[in-house]
Amino acid sequence: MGTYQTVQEREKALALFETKDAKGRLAFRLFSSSIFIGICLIWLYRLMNIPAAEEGRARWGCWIGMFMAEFGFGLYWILNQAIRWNVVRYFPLKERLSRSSDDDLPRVDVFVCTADPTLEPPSLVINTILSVMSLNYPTEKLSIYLSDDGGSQLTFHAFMEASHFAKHWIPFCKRFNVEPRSPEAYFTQDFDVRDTANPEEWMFIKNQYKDMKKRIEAVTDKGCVPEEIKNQHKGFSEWNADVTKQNHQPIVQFVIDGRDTDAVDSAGCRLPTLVYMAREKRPGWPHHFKAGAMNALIRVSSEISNGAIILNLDCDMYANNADSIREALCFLMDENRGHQIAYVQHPQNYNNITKNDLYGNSPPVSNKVELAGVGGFGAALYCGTGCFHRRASLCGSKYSKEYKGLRNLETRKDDTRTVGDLEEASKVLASCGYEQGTLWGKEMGLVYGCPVEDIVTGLTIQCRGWKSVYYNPDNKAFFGVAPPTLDIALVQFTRWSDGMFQIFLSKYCPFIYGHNKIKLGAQMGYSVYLLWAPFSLPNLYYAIALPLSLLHGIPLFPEVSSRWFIPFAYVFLSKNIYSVAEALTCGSTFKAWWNLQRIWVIRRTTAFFFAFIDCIVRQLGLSQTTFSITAKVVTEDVSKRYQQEIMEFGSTSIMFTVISTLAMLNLFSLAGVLKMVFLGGSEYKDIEKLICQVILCGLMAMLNAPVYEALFVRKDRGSIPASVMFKSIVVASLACLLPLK
Ligand SMILES: O=c1ccn([C@@H]2O[C@H](COP(=O)(O)OP(=O)(O)O[C@H]3O[C@H](CO)[C@@H](O)[C@H](O)[C@H]3O)[C@@H](O)[C@H]2O)c(=O)[nH]1
Ligand SMILES: [Mn+2]
Repeated sequence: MGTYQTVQEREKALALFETKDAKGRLAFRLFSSSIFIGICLIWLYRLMNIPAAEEGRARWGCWIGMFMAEFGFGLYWILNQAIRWNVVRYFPLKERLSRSSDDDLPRVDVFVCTADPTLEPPSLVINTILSVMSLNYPTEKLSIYLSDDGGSQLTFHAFMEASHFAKHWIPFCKRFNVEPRSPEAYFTQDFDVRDTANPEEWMFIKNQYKDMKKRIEAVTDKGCVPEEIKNQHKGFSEWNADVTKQNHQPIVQFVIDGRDTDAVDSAGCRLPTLVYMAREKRPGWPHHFKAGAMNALIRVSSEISNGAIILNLDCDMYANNADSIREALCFLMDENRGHQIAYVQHPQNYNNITKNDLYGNSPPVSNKVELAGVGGFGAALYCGTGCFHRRASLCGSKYSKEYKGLRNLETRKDDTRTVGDLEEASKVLASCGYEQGTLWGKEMGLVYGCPVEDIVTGLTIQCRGWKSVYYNPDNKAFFGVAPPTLDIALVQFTRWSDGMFQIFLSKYCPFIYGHNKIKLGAQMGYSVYLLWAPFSLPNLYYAIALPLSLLHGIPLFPEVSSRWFIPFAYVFLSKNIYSVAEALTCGSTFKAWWNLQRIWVIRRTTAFFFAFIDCIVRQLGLSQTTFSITAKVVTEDVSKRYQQEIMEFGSTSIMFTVISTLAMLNLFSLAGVLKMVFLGGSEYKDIEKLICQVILCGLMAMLNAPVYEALFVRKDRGSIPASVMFKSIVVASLACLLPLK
């Protein structure tokens, strides 16, 4: 035991990471309990005020709706407390890791997935590749695999270009400690060349990068690779006239063989291994989208480098922090607790978030509190990108105490096979038929059949006994591209909420599949996300019932003078004040919080609701799982409005019709109230009964201000098209005419 007095002391001194509980837990728990009492009182109020039979059908309808909605809100609120109950933060101690020699470090395989050269331009993809190639990690232990589901020679061409540019970029990064490590992100930062350590070299690298980008874009624009370039790499011969995105043979090509002593950068240091893979695609063979690509990568990489750690990135997620591998290893290699950890997940951060995050793409509260709270139960969600996996757990191993210590991260000795042999052996593993009759997609690798393959895979890993870590450092490890338009953002949320509800309804439901395997808090934490879709219903009910009942003068809440008013007011105010305070302490602006409220209303009344319907339809066996890829580039015009935080509509999506119909409904009902106050002879008493609805509808109208602007004021291409406006006015007017009394 050496100089340490107790086991605990020794463990503490050798630990590679620390955990800390978030501050103010007790205060939060007390406060949250008080809101809970308020919610119970609201439920009680509803139960005590069941309308009598003679009060008419409309009253009954309203009552049932309000009761169900508030019951739903209450339940969802309870789930949300679970993820705030146990917030834990993780701190790696990377200096301690450096005490042991680099020889002890495991091999790391990086997987980058891309699927479409138009939606995901090759120049974007290679920035991700270059950023991971230049991470601070022994290059002979680093292998990078690009999976191209687009099967495109344009992407392969860019990949080859990147391998040449890397020879300059890697030494440059390491010498000057450049961050971020994506050349595009680095060179578009605004700084003065004269402030750089070596202006000449800086300019040289920048020009090299610019030239490469130009060459890549020229080829991408042209849509094919010129013959003279094709001669530079034998890999191009894979693309003949028959190769299409949906129909081609497996392609596996080494672009750099890290074992090759001649593969060195301009400073003479060895380069990491670089492999391109386009798994076989044939019509009639399901390819399971990203999950299928990842599983093929797992197999191909096991043949080639077999790194014990796998870093998984989407093609738009470049590395920002050069030490991120080492930090992740602190968790996975910790002698005492590391062997239980299957993966380390970073939050999704984006480099294109504007000041007030108009579409709520990256809410600080979600990253700093909610996800950390699920992580607090040892069940950090796997989010598909920015995640360091232990190969063993990703491949389906059950957790066992035997993994203790560092030995589990050892990998086999160098292979002596030639590149050609390795490529041939790998192609077999990347072929369509390989998975037939195997457990791939079921118990091995990523789980198939769900558009959120990441969440369900993380859950199954945890149910096999593993823990996971949610790690959110101040120096962000990765940055991706957030959806820059409302339409793209809503399509993404439709896929997510649909997929997540599908998990809840499947055998993987955390309460059933995870029973006795993960903690109750984790089951509840998962449900917060998995139940997005069905919890759209109470929101949609409120969004319709409030304005309509106001218009018809049907009170839904207790009068202000009644004692029952208190719990309603308390819950509403304290919940929202807390939410603002939480957002501000997490570094959000008030405006960003306000924007987030709007986008949540929009998501719940559109994306989640449509997902709910889609999911039910699929459960009935009427449709199949799809995956709509998120576009990462938009036109300049659109991008300018995004920068100015102006909401982008500009298409006739049915979601926009719903958004503007609900906005119109609010406007009509408020107009009705004004009429009542100024023209109608109604007494003050009538208005008093409706005051809660007036306030809520007023707030909704304020939240909808950008929608009204897009409907009536704006003339640009991002405003709401006249046809959508027309439809919404008709539908809202018809709704107002419904006889409710
Ligand atoms: O058939 C496919 C479809 C997608 N992808 C890749 O999957 C990644 C994610 O796709 P994207 O369209 O960017 O979806 P997002 O909604 O931005 O992705 C989030 O949500 C997905 C699950 O819905 C996760 O897989 C992702 O990791 C996570 O970032 C991208 O790199 C794609 O290239 C494939 O490799 N093959
Ligand atoms: Mn994405």
